[in-house]
Amino acid sequence: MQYELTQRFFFEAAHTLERKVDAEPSRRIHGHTYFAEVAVRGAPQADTGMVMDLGHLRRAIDPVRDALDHRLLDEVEGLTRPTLEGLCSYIASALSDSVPQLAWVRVWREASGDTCTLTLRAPA
Ligand SMILES: Nc1nc2c(c(=O)[nH]1)N=C([C@H](O)[C@H](O)COP(=O)(O)OP(=O)(O)OP(=O)(O)O)CN2
Ligand SMILES: [Zn+2]
Repeated sequence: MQYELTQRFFFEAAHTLERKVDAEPSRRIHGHTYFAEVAVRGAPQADTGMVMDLGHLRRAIDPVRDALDHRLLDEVEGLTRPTLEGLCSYIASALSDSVPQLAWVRVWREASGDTCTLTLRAPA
């Protein structure tokens, strides 16, 4: 049996963006409230009954959140582009060693309704 566990967090961050539409306001430094959700998938371990202890997942997420919260995303090391896509990749990469069961990462902005999901492992 495969189970999926998810955990959410949010961060406030600023960025600039080069775009073809809405170019001028996007080029100025502006901020968003970002929400993120990560999922782990697998079978529960026989001894614990858990796919992964959610406390471990929270401990893995906390430094990633710290690296993004109240930052200028353009300056965050390892974040290639300060886009939703770039944030998904950054979070997935930051968690890859400590959370091998990672199945997908989602980042969205509630205000605009924009969402991006990076799927790392499709369901079996
Ligand atoms: N494929 C993507 N497209 C866009 C992204 C992205 O991350 N991936 N990001 C943006 C910008 O962040 C842009 O600032 C969003 O602009 P807009 O939709 O105009 O929304 P507002 O900034 O006006 O929304 P708020 O209400 O201030 O959040 C654009 N495209
Ligand atoms: Zn923006």
